[in-house]
Amino acid sequence: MSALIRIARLRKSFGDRPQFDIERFSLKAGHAYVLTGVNGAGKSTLLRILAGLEGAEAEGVTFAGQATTLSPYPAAMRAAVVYVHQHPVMFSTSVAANIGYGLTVRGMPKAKVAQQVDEAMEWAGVAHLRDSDPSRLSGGEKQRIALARAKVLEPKLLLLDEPTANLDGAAREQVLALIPQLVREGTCVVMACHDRDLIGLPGVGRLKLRDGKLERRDADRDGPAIALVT
Ligand SMILES: Nc1ncnc2c1ncn2[C@@H]1O[C@H](COP(=O)(O)OP(=O)(O)OP(=O)(O)O)[C@@H](O)[C@H]1O
Repeated sequence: MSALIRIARLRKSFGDRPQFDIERFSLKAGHAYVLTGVNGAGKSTLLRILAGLEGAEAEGVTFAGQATTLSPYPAAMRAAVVYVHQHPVMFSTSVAANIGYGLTVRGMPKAKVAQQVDEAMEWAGVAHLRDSDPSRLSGGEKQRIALARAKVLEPKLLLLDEPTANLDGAAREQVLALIPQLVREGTCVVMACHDRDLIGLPGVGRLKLRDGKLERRDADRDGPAIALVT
């Protein structure tokens, strides 16, 4: 499958403190990856850079086959990349309004928004929460609603920042169960998590930030091999 994004020499510093220096970064379209690393390795920072929420230096960027830049962050990526925070922020309206918000902003007619929201709530198993007060939801419910809210936008790249942190067994499994379907529909999913929480979904590539470098192990039918990218 083709690369969704390629970045040559992706560098990030905070002031004069280098955070990472990645020689070549790439993600395949319609694949899932876990991104691990110790506290402070830069997992959230990398996701935020990919989402255009944080600046970085890059020597060459290609997204969906088109040469582009990260700064300024292109409209094509803004429309195609969705970042889900570990603690998703919900508007204090209703669950349905939260899920439909992005579609409404995009100018989709009301009836179509309602239909898409209904489908997404069924998919995420949150239809019973339609009229609930978002501030009263559990962590697992919020994550599933955040995934529904992301799904309706049909992202090419979905960035999940520790989606299962602080979730118990059942809630964790419910969140994880949603991810393979997103991948099957063609979304590239990157999930930041810790080694101890490593998500053992089949066919998942592994990215690890360590000492400012990125190690990767692509899911490979012939048996994955660790390849040091930098
Ligand atoms: N805006 C900022 N200014 C200065 N330093 C920052 C900024 N954002 C993040 N950092 C620092 O960069 C480092 C990487 O942070 P980041 O949140 O990306 O790590 P992480 O791997 O996601 O960590 P964790 O597992 O604890 O969530 C940390 O030392 C953090 O303090």
